[in-house]
Order: sequence, then C-alpha cells, then structure tokens
Amino acid sequence: TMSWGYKPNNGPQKWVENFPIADGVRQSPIDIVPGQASYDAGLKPLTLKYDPSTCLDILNNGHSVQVTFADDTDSSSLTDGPISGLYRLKQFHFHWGASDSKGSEHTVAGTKYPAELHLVHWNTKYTSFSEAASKPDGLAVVGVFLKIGGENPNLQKLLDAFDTIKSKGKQTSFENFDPSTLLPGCLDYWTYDGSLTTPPLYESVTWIVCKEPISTSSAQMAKFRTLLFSADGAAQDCMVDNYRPPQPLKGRTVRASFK
Ligand SMILES: COc1ccc2c(ccc[n+]2C(=O)c2ccc(S(N)(=O)=O)cc2)c1
Ligand SMILES: [Zn+2]
Repeated sequence: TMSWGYKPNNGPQKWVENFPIADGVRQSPIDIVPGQASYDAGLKPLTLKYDPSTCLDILNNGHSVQVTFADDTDSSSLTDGPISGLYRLKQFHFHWGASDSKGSEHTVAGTKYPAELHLVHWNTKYTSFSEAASKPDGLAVVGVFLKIGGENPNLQKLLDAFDTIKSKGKQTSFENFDPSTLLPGCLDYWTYDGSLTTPPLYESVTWIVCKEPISTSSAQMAKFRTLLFSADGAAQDCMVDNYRPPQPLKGRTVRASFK
C-alpha cells in the first residue's frame, strides 16, 4: 500500500482512512481570521533561544526538507509565549506550493502565502520528542509565513544544500545554522490548540503563528520546487504542494498576543 502523501490518491482528503483523528476536534492548520481573534493581555512575548552548534543535518524525508537539531540539552529552546515550562527545538521544515500563489498551511483571512516555516519544539516535562509527540501539551510549533519580496540571504544557506538532498532519504551534515535568522523582526503571534498537519495528525500542538512574514524571492521559491518526493532511481516527482488545507475550527478560540 502507498504511504500518505499529497496526491489525489494519498493526500489530505484520504488521510482519514488510516488516521481517523483527521476529523478530530483540534486539527491543523486553520484559517486565521484576525478580526475574530481575541487579544489576550496575559500572553507573554515569545522567548526563543537557539544555539547554532546544536544544528546537525538537513534531510529530504520525502514530505519536506527538514533541519534537525541535537535536543539532548536545553541549548535551543522556546519558553514563555502561551506555554509554560521549556520546550526544546527538535527540527524545522517547510511547506510550499507549485506556484507563488499557494503553499502555506495556515491562511490569514483566506490569504495563502507561498510557503510556511515550522519550528518544532517538544515539552521537556516528557522524556523525549517521541513521548511528547502524542500528548495534548507535548509540542509547540512556531509558524512563520514566507512572502515574495527581496532575496533572503539566510534562507539561501539552506537552499545551497538542496542539490545534495534532491531525492527522498538523502541527508547531509548541516552545521552552525542559527534558526533565529529565519524569524521575523516582530514576534507578535496568534495561538490556538491544534495538531500535527501531517500524519499521524496527533492533537498535541500548541500553535504559535507569527503575524509578520519573512521574505523570500521567486527564484528562491523555485529552488524549493527542485526537491523531489521520489527516491533516487524512481520516476522524478517534484516536491510541491506539500501542504494540508485549513481544517474546521470546531469552536476553538484563536488568541492574539497583540492588539
Ligand atoms: C509515529 O510518531 C510520529 C510522530 C511525529 C511524526 C511522525 C511522522 C512524521 C512527522 N512527525 C512529526 O514529528 C511532525 C509532523 C508534522 C509536524 S507540523 N507540520 O509542524 O505540524 C511536525 C512534526 C511520526
Ligand atoms: Zn509542518
């Protein structure tokens, strides 16, 4: 049997067949409607402390491009914001479209961005990422939209590694990258209780979506589209449109850290 993907025969409309939680009460992504978000003065600013020496490698996992971090210490962490305790950075990855008109998972009043960055952190009240991944307060993912503007020199460091990880299963060492260089200047955010946006779709994510996008160029977006869903030797299948569309809010409240 084929594993899950983003095509008509194995994509988001089919995931519920093997992952019934796809129709759950706190699924992600969602359409964020700023006018309906509730400003919460109790929300703290995000504290993101990243140590570039924890950066390990860059991988094509067949669904996205992922940069993985050493998470055996608290060196790269998320605290404050809407969460309590300390969450360690495990990895970051992206979702993007076949064209600049689509690609993000969250949307803002129906607006799609060409891509979305996810920085995945796990709650150190649990002993590991794997244990945390299925707990209701196990993960916190910071989402950052990418919009078409000037070329992004920090993003380029990632793109320069893409030729060596073109196909599924390829990975290469990637050291001393500082993920904070991919954060917007303003860290105002929306937050809500959600899920992983890919199978197993665990309802374990506190979502923290930054209001301000970072920039990328059309040429840089084209570089993302040179990656392949397929492994070496298989028919070349361009890695594009690896995003899940927005899911029903089902009564959830989206809070804003800003007025
Ligand atoms: C069997 O247990 C797991 C647990 C997690 C898995 C996973 C397979 C793929 C991705 N993950 C992830 O960790 C994962 C999936 C989606 C996201 S997302 N796009 O940030 O919501 C982040 C992280 C399997
Ligand atoms: Zn993601």
